[in-house]
Amino acid sequence: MTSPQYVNVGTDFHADWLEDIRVNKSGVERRVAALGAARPVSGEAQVAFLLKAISCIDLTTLAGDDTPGRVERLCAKARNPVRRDILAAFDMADMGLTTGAVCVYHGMIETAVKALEGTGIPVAAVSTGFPAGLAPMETRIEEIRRSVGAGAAEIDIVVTRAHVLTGNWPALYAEVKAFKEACGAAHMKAILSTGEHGSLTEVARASMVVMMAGADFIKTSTGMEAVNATLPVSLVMARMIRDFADRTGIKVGYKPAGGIRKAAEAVRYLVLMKEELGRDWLEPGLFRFGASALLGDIERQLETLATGIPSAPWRHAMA
Ligand SMILES: O=C[C@H](O)COP(=O)(O)O
Repeated sequence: MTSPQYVNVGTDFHADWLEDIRVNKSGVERRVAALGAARPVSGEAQVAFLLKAISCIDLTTLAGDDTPGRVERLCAKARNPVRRDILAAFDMADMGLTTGAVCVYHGMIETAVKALEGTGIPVAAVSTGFPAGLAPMETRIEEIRRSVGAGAAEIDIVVTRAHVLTGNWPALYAEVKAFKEACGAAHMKAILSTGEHGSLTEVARASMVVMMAGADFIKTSTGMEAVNATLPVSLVMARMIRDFADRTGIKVGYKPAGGIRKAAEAVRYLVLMKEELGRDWLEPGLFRFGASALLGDIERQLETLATGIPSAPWRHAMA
């Protein structure tokens, strides 16, 4: 499956774009509670959303005990994410469904690139001292360069949270701009670790700063924080993507990551994207889930919808 690549060339640093940003938490919560209320997703629409969700997953393994064998199994799952008989029940066996990408640590890039050869599925690498992002700057830049050299088409960078927590926006801008330069032609996703920000206003300002610095995607979390992706944070980040597009004409992608494990949750995120940003953000070029276990639950739900009989997790090959 191909999807257009959107590139954010970035802008100069504009302190004035940040000054007016204030987020009303209860307003955000009310909007999230109302998501999709007008038209609940069921039947054929539910199947379409679940297949769409799969095409947008960055199928991820980020464990200290990852092995080439585990990454190869993950890649096999990325190539064929749903059992053929389940897809056939929806007349979708020949749709060429794959996940959006496979996401690994640097040391597993070459294994993943080899296992995905000929599929067009990109390999994403977490970088810049993931997950804390506290390695020396030169080391973080060098890590990006090496990952790109090893074949990663997408680089998920982590920002220095202290810059966000102290409101040092010029420092955050300079750091992310340097990361973007190191990425070259590779697509850069900026992980903000929003669960560690003090408020939704900080999330909004940090989102705006990293987009000015050239982030092609903004991403919630590493998956390692105590609080990872949430719908309120996603609403705030989506609104910033909209503001940035209004100011610059540039479309930036969105990647909620961490703790998204249920098919029903995935549908809520897609509804949020559709209602807040429009259909372009329902494609892998502008939307990804960072998730290690979501695919299994979606496949199970699809089997349940295909057969009318509740499916069990053990029925599905998991990477
Ligand atoms: O970026 C991806 C996350 O690390 C995945 O988190 P998860 O294992 O909670 O799905």
